[in-house]
Amino acid sequence: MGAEVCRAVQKASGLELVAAVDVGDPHEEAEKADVIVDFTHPDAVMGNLKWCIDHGKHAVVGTTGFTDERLDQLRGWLSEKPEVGILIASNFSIGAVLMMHFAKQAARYYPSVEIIELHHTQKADAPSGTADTTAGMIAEAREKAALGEVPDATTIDPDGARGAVVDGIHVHSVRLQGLIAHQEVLFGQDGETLTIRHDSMNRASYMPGVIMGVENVAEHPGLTLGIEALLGLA
Ligand SMILES: NC(=O)C1=CN([C@@H]2O[C@H](COP(=O)(O)OP(=O)(O)OC[C@H]3O[C@@H](n4cnc5c(N)ncnc54)[C@H](OP(=O)(O)O)[C@@H]3O)[C@@H](O)[C@H]2O)C=CC1
Ligand SMILES: O=C(O)C1=N[C@H](C(=O)O)C[C@H](O)C1
Repeated sequence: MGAEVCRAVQKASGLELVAAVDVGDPHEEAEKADVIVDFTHPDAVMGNLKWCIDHGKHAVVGTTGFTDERLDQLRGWLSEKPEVGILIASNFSIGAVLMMHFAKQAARYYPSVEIIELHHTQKADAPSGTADTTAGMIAEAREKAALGEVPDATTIDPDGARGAVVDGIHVHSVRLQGLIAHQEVLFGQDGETLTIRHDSMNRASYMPGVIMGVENVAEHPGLTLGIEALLGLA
């Protein structure tokens, strides 16, 4: 993703690539940047963001693995530098953002729901950040609609075949050679199902969202989660 972001910034009019920092590289060159883009690793991203906030740099972050505790820690750091904008999105692909938005809209109509996310085999984390975000959005919509718990419990599942449960929603993570990044959200009620699917076929699919983030993050001080507002969806 880092290499793809460098190419996209170099191609974008009005933007200039001033540094590309790999693990262990000194940060001096990055000090010249107005905006830092982070696609690294869940173990590295908090340290990188502390550096950004301390140095007054806006940041656009695609790295996954954020928890409520991490977000609270960021809000604490940002309270010392209220002019800094940090945009974190678990998925910068416009289609994936729409998939999550449509899933949120559908959620209140269906008692049954499960998420299947499918990724390349080099992915460090499971479930994906996108599946985690989607589960949270569906859970919130279900709560607003007073839907209660998903009713489809299994009584015998010694090997966890029904997947992880994230915010009350079953999530299944597939890792398979040949895949890039894909997600299905399956809804069901008596006599019908609705499947909402998104496929990223390459890393370029994230770049319009990343560039939009770079161009806009300075105008949104504080912590922003997701690019829905930039797309007029929030
Ligand atoms: N939000 C979105 O739309 C998307 C998010 N992602 C997320 O982005 C992250 C990166 O994904 P991907 O590019 O596939 O992963 P890769 O493992 O291919 O790349 C991560 C790179 O970051 C480097 N790195 C690790 N720590 C640091 C550090 N402290 N400073 C600078 N560089 C560092 C790694 O170096 P080394 O190999 O030497 O460890 C590696 O080159 C993941 O969390 C993934 O889930 C991915 C795609 C889209
Ligand atoms: O690691 C990836 O590849 C991806 N990570 C993000 C995630 O965890 O949701 C976004 C996309 O799925 C690709």
